[in-house]
Amino acid sequence: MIELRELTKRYGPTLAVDRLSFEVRPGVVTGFLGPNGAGKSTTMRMMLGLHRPTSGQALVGGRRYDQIDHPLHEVGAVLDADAAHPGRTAFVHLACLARSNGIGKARVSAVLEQVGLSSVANKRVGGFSLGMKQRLGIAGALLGDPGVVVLDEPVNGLDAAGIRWIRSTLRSLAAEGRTVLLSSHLMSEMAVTVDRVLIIGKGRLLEDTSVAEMNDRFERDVLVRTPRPADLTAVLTRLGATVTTTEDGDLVAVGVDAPAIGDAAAAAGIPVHGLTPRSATLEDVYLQMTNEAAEYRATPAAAQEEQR
Ligand SMILES: Nc1ncnc2c1ncn2[C@@H]1O[C@H](COP(=O)(O)OP(=O)(O)OP(=O)(O)O)[C@@H](O)[C@H]1O
Repeated sequence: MIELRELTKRYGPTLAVDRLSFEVRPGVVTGFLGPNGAGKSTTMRMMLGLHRPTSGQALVGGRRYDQIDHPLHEVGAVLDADAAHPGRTAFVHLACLARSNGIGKARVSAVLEQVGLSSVANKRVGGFSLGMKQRLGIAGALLGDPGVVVLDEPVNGLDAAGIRWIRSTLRSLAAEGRTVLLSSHLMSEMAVTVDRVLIIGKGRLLEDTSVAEMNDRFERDVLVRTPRPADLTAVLTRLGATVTTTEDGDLVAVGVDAPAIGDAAAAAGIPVHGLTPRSATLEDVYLQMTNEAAEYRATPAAAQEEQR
């Protein structure tokens, strides 16, 4: 479990993290989302004791990172996939990390096996692809068999196979009862990877919800196909709906749900050939939510300047 209590970080005039409070629970994969500059990395660094908060607290398993005796056994992190020395082999890199934390070589072999790198254990990291470096980073995070795993932008730059691998690995870590937190600035990648989302903008919490709740909450409109559009428009308008017509002649109704449309059409004897509730995509919702909180946004004047 990770708990943030009014966590705040100021860099001179920049308020990077602004009184963030939330909990990241075990057993599910949680996405930490926000546009570039929203404060994700700064927050994660404070969780991991790499930055000191200006005020507030970040607790892992109920304690501040600097109060944990054997941190690698409590929390594993991958902040930068490129962190390993390129001249070292995968095995030596992990063995050094393990030794400094009192962990034996058998565990190094076990985590290499777990992330599918056994066959390249004795190859230099400098020749690894980004996907292999991510696997190595995760192997390092898992060395101490920690209950909490934190990853900063783990899918950034990965190909489809790499993303699939990360997704299934994180799911199995969560299924083992671990707390799994990963950051991203891309909702599209997260929507299929995480169960819960924490969305921040300008250092502030905008949303703490499940992906399923977000999907439900943002049902947008209903697409209706009927051979009598004018008659059905009149019926739905009387029900209080706002109805528009698409180029294909279908109706788009806002303000009534699909069952109510079906019932009203049946009562009026109007045939309905199609009834499709449409949700805003999570990407739409995320962009809408974070747009207002985005740090770098063209001012209207700058946008006009760009168009000239
Ligand atoms: N060491 C630092 N000194 C000064 N300002 C900083 C420092 N680190 C981060 N910032 C500022 O704090 C804010 C939050 O940055 P942070 O890197 O945490 O955001 P982020 O959400 O991780 O962004 P990205 O997705 O681009 O990595 C930004 O305005 C950034 O410029």
